[in-house]
Amino acid sequence: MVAVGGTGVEALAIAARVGGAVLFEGVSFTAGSGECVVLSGRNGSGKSTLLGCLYGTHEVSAGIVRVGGSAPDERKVGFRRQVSVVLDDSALFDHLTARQHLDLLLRSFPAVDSRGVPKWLVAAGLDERADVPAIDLSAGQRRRLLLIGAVARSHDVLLLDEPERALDTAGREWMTTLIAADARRGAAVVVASHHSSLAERVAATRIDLG
Ligand SMILES: Nc1ncnc2c1ncn2[C@@H]1O[C@H](COP(=O)(O)OP(=O)(O)OP(=O)(O)O)[C@@H](O)[C@H]1O
Repeated sequence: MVAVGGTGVEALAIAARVGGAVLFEGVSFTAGSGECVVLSGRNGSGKSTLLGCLYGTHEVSAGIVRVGGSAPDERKVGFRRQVSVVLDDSALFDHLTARQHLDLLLRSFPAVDSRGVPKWLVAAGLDERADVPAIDLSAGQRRRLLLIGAVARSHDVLLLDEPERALDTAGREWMTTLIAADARRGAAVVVASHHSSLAERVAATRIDLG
């Protein structure tokens, strides 16, 4: 295994327990800058839990995890600024529009030009729904907004849990292209997915949890 240094994700022989039982063990992978790892496996195999281990919301019971060069800790501002996520509990503000969400998000990252909001809205296919409150968007449109927000903000690492959820066929194509482009821009990407062709399409390493 090659150490990925300061910006990537490194999991070395990690294990996790839930409710006293071992969920997975001996899992190793790296995602350096520009690389993508796809986590696959049946429902309940531990994909979301593993992403929690990478974000610092679930403790590993064995092994070593390093994200951006240190142990994951989502309570630290510096860590959250490096690591962009769309996880199970990712949510939107009901009464803010897509435009307001992106504007707010990008303004909190000074290195990112918030004048790029219209470009990101077009990229997500949300330009005609830009001024609709999130609560009135469809489930797929809300998912598009979460995903575009995650890649539009600055980050070194991108963690996604089932990004395909609620997306139609065209949306899945879009999501696949979005992930591949983010990796090409230099992000280290780890994505849990049931979308069978994703790993192949984004040239990812596949880790099957069984
Ligand atoms: N905090 C918890 N306490 C107890 N059990 C948990 C906890 N979190 C997860 N589990 C259990 O761990 C197992 C793995 O859950 P996890 O959500 O990681 O799987 P998954 O592979 O992401 O599943 P899916 O494909 O359905 O999203 C499940 O049986 C789940 O009920």
